[in-house]
Amino acid sequence: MEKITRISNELKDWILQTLKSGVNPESIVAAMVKKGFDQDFAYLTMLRILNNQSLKTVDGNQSPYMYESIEIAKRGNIITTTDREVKVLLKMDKPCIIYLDNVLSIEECDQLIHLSTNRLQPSEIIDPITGEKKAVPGRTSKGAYYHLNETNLIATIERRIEEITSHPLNHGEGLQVLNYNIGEEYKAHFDYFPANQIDMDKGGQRIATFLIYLNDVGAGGETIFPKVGLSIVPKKGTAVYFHYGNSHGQVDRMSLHSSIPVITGEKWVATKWIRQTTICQNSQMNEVLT
Ligand SMILES: O=C(O)CCC(=O)C(=O)O
Ligand SMILES: [Fe+2]
Repeated sequence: MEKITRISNELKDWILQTLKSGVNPESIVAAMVKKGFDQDFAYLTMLRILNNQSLKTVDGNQSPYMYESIEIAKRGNIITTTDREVKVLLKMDKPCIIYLDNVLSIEECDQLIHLSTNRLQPSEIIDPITGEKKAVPGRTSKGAYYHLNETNLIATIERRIEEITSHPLNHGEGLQVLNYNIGEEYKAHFDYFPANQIDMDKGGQRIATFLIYLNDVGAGGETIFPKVGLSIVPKKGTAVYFHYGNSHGQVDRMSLHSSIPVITGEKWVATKWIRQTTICQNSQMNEVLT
């Protein structure tokens, strides 16, 4: 079979972020070769990336991301759900970021932390090339994963997210709770998948993230959007929503973000990643991947 001798912008971004998260270049080259890339091409590509040299990508002249109006942004400054009033604190258009207050009550935050404490496992990332889950130094937090509707509390939170965002519950992956201790971080990354890993049978591309802050952090632990210089300071019960996938299948590279190291105390968040379409049918609701 003919070897691959071109890369997409998305793959380039993923190589960059995989390098940043501590995976060594040789392993990335080896994984590319295993996936069908030409060995010399993979090696030279890696060298150019490491030396910060320009790199021609197949979609080099790709049209810029087209921002579309999204439901949550049309809801005004106070979003009324069945059981609370969620207040919009900050809005950014490009990339699309909305910071919300009063998403969870103090008690709900405490209950979710309590529920997750004994369930934490070292966090993993999905290898952009092989698709395998693995632990990497760039993501030092620990995480707990839940199935959709797993407990009453989870179901209440998921219904609220659905009401706030207008994304149907079954477009969402299972909730993930993350815990960062002092010095722990999640280096710059995109939440969307590289093009070669979009599985249309499992909801397709990720298009948005709903990230809930479950505690106040003494110092550090902000969620940073480095391309726009924005720093979201965790506040218990608030949430940040960011949207990065449009109806044309484009993804917004401005949505790059990280969680910077915690300096004082610890940090707890709950993340819901939202897909383009239904992840699975109702009968399989409990088998949603995380
Ligand atoms: O903890 C944070 O602030 C960021 C978490 C995050 O980026 C994610 O879960 O995808
Ligand atoms: Fe993320």
